[in-house]
Amino acid sequence: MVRIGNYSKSYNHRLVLQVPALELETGIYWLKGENGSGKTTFLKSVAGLLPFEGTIAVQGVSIKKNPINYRQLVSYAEAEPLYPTFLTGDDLLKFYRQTRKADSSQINTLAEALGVSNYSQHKIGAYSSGMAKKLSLVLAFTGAPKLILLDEPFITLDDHSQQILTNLIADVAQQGITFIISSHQPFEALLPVALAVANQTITPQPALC
Ligand SMILES: Nc1ncnc2c1ncn2[C@@H]1O[C@H](COP(=O)(O)OP(=O)(O)OP(=O)(O)O)[C@@H](O)[C@H]1O
Repeated sequence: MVRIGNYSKSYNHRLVLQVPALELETGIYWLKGENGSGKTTFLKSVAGLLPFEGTIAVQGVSIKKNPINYRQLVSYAEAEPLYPTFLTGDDLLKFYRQTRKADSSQINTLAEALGVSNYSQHKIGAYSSGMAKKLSLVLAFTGAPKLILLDEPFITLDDHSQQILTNLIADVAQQGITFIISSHQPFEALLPVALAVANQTITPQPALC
């Protein structure tokens, strides 16, 4: 599903992460690692938001050779999303609906589920961090991505919303969508495969620890 070869990423000539080879089948993956170990760097690389050395392909589509098709396959939600404050949530939902070729009913269902429809008509500048986070999650699920990357999706969400998000991930994963999720909070209920980010590399873990 995801194939990574000879990946490496440095900032200012300082190596942060090196992954000689990694293949992920369809499933839910939990990126686990200490602060600064490279989780966000990896997610942003796979999302196509950071330059890197090496190859990354999703369903055989290369991020470097075929970036437009690649981006249709992959969604990414940032840990701390920032949007232009003068836009409303509805503006962004509409933009994503058009660019991701999603239908309105999908967006409405997602926005209802996470409670975003209660405030999406207001300007983003007036949102709390949790409200912006929920909007970013709705956007990440919009359309028909095959791989959804979620960076710390549970932070700033209240308990109820965390449960709704957990159920949503489980439902979508059942449709064959792959998730790579970085989190310092456990989410064992989703039975994720752990990927340890440590010592400047990523190593699949045989079982949750
Ligand atoms: N733009 C940047 N320029 C220089 N160094 C960076 C940059 N972004 C990240 N780094 C460095 O890369 C390393 C990995 O950072 P990254 O944000 O990927 O870690 P993380 O595992 O997501 O951390 P956290 O759990 O705190 O979110 C850190 O040493 C960080 O200082």
